[in-house]
Amino acid sequence: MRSPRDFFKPLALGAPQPLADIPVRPSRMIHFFDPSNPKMAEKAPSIASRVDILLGNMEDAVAIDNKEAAREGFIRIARENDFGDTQLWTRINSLDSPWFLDDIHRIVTEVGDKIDVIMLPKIQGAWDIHYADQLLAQLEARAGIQRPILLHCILETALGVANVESIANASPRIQGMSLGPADLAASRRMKTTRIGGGHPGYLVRDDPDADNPEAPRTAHQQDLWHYTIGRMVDACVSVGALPFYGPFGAIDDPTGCEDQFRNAFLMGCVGAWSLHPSQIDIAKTVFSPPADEVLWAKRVLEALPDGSGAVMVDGKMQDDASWKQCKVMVDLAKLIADSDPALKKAYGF
Ligand SMILES: CC(=O)SCCNC(=O)CCNC(=O)[C@H](O)C(C)(C)COP(=O)(O)OP(=O)(O)OC[C@H]1O[C@@H](n2cnc3c(N)ncnc32)[C@H](O)[C@@H]1OP(=O)(O)O
Ligand SMILES: CC(=O)C(=O)O
Ligand SMILES: [Mg+2]
Repeated sequence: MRSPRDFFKPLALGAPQPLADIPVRPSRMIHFFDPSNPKMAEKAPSIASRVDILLGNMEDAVAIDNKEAAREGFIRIARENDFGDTQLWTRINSLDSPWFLDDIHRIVTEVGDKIDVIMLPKIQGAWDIHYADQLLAQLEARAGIQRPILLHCILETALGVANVESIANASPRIQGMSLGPADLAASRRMKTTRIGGGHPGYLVRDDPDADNPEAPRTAHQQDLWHYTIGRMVDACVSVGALPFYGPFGAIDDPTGCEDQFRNAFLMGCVGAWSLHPSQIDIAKTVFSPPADEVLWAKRVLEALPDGSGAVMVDGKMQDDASWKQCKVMVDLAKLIADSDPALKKAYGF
């Protein structure tokens, strides 16, 4: 393990100083597009104006024959556009793939100053991060980059989940993590063929009625991803990084998508992926705190001005701990209100 004294020192001469704190910016959706797809590439600027994070994807979902076109397309789009407050990310190919080295080298040295975060797929353990961390430092130094590029890991192998805490602690570059339910299901040999979401077979059924054992029994579908999201949230938050739900593949099921996103929001995730333009507004709705909850939280903060003691608000006891819960809600609302006038009004700021 590295000495704690060295943790915030650059890993290469001339590389920028690592950040002590991960920037917290609106991050309700990471919108994926394929830069090798001319229609999607053309729409990148207009989509950027609707999303918090725009991500050019090079990995899965980009056909092998299009890998180089995706890389070239992304570099061109990054070079030609200034997306303002919208973060620009890329998901590069995995460390063991034939494209990784060219992806990271070309992107960092040619448009490294335009990107905020590189998403790394199929991260298995801290050793993957140590490798990428040092390589990035060398490339940043070569390109003269002033601001460190951050890393976002996809949690999508059984080994990665087993090592989630050490991955989170591996580098000050760790910006956050996303759940990768498709690769993770395959890695674990789970018997689901869906990308994220629930499964009708994963349920708990009410006990039989003692007086009427033949009566129909209600079944309650459970969330397949609860355990992994819980581990990911704790691992991320314990190092000041941001947890995200990943993709919901059923583009034709906006209700299921909204429910899955909301479970993740309630458990502590800051955002989710949008794979199709129709999922952008779902993520925006879910990951912006509801106005009634924000107004309530503001009342609790007002009732306990210094955040201590115990009072009743509308029949409910409030104390230091519930004050902190309400502060989480109000701080998020303020962050989002800064860039959303309609929500600013609804939240009463
Ligand atoms: C498990 C994982 O790794 S998930 C992450 C990897 N997967 C991805 O990144 C998938 C990204 N999304 C896509 O590839 C596409 O949305 C698909 C394949 C799911 C659906 O694509 P289509 O069948 O073309 O969808 P649809 O016909 O509804 O598209 C409507 C319009 O939106 C555009 N569009 C679709 N998806 C996107 C997108 N992600 N970003 C920008 N524009 C998009 C289409 O180009 C089309 O434009 P047009 O009206 O000018 O023709
Ligand atoms: C998100 C992703 O890459 C997966 O589910 O496999
Ligand atoms: Mg994957």
